[in-house]
Amino acid sequence: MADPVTFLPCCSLTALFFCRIIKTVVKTFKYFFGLRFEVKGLENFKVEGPAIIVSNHQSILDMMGLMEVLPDDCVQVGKKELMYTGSVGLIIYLGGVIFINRKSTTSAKMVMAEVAKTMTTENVKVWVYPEGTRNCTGDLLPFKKGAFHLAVQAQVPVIPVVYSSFTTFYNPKKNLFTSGKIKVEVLPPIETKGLTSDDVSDLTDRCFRTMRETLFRLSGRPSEAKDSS
Ligand SMILES: CCCCCCCCCCCCCC(=O)SCCNC(=O)CCNC(=O)[C@H](O)C(C)(C)COP(=O)(O)OP(=O)(O)OC[C@H]1O[C@@H](n2cnc3c(N)ncnc32)[C@H](O)[C@@H]1OP(=O)(O)O
Ligand SMILES: CCCCCCCC/C=C\CCCCCCCC(=O)OC[C@@H](O)COP(=O)(O)O
Repeated sequence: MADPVTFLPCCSLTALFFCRIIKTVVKTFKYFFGLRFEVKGLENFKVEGPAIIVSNHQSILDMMGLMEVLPDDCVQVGKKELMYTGSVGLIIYLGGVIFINRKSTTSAKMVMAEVAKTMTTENVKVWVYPEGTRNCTGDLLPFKKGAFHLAVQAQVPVIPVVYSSFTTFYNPKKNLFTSGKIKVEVLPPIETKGLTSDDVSDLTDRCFRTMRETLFRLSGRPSEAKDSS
């Protein structure tokens, strides 16, 4: 059986207040870590109603970048294991994270199908990391299709968000980093009205290509985006 899906935390005023506190606290971390964020395209979040936000996922440092742009009416999809990480698990549960079981495709799909229904009635945006895992190689992993099925099922736009590569200042193996600048770009929404499940692969490819091109541009590697497709 699929796990129940609720948007309870993000839909109450108390939770909104709680999320604001988390955001404010986490946003101050960048001063201690010496990280700077340059954000462009925030106006692209101003779509009417719900949407699926997809972004690249390089490390836990993403959580700082997340707080720079996260809209108020937005919940995240995360792996179930995060729920069992003590106080962090509790904080992200209260922050509205929807947990999926990556070890069971059936359960993950059922949760996502439920989210597709609920997000429209509750009018929330859903943030998914389509690579499905952390990847700090300076490139993107092939995208999983869950986010795009979700967008098509709910008939809502996909808004890609790209963070420049951390490779110049971060070593994920040693978990060491120096100060650095992270460029973040929120790209224009991609409409899905009228698309069906047959169009999901094309939609996934289109988002992947656009995001990869943007990742290389933001990271100062424009030529590689043209070389490989
Ligand atoms: C202020 C705020 C406070 C809060 C703090 C927040 C911070 C916390 C942040 C936490 C951050 C946490 C960050 C994290 O934790 S990131 C890790 C967790 N997130 C993800 O894994 C999301 C991305 N993954 C996916 O989308 C996968 O596809 C899923 C998980 C859904 C299945 O993966 P799986 O590997 O099992 O299977 P598959 O991908 O090979 O797909 C198999 C087939 O199924 C098809 N299919 C897929 N989906 C659907 C669907 N919905 N309806 C219908 N069909 C669907 C698909 O097309 C394919 O068919 P075909 O195409 O081959 O024919
Ligand atoms: C009012 C209290 C304020 C206190 C502030 C506390 C700070 C905590 C706030 C934000 C939560 C941070 C959540 C950490 C979530 C970790 C996300 C992450 O990076 O998970 C890894 C997962 O994606 C993929 O896993 P794998 O790469 O497949 O293995």
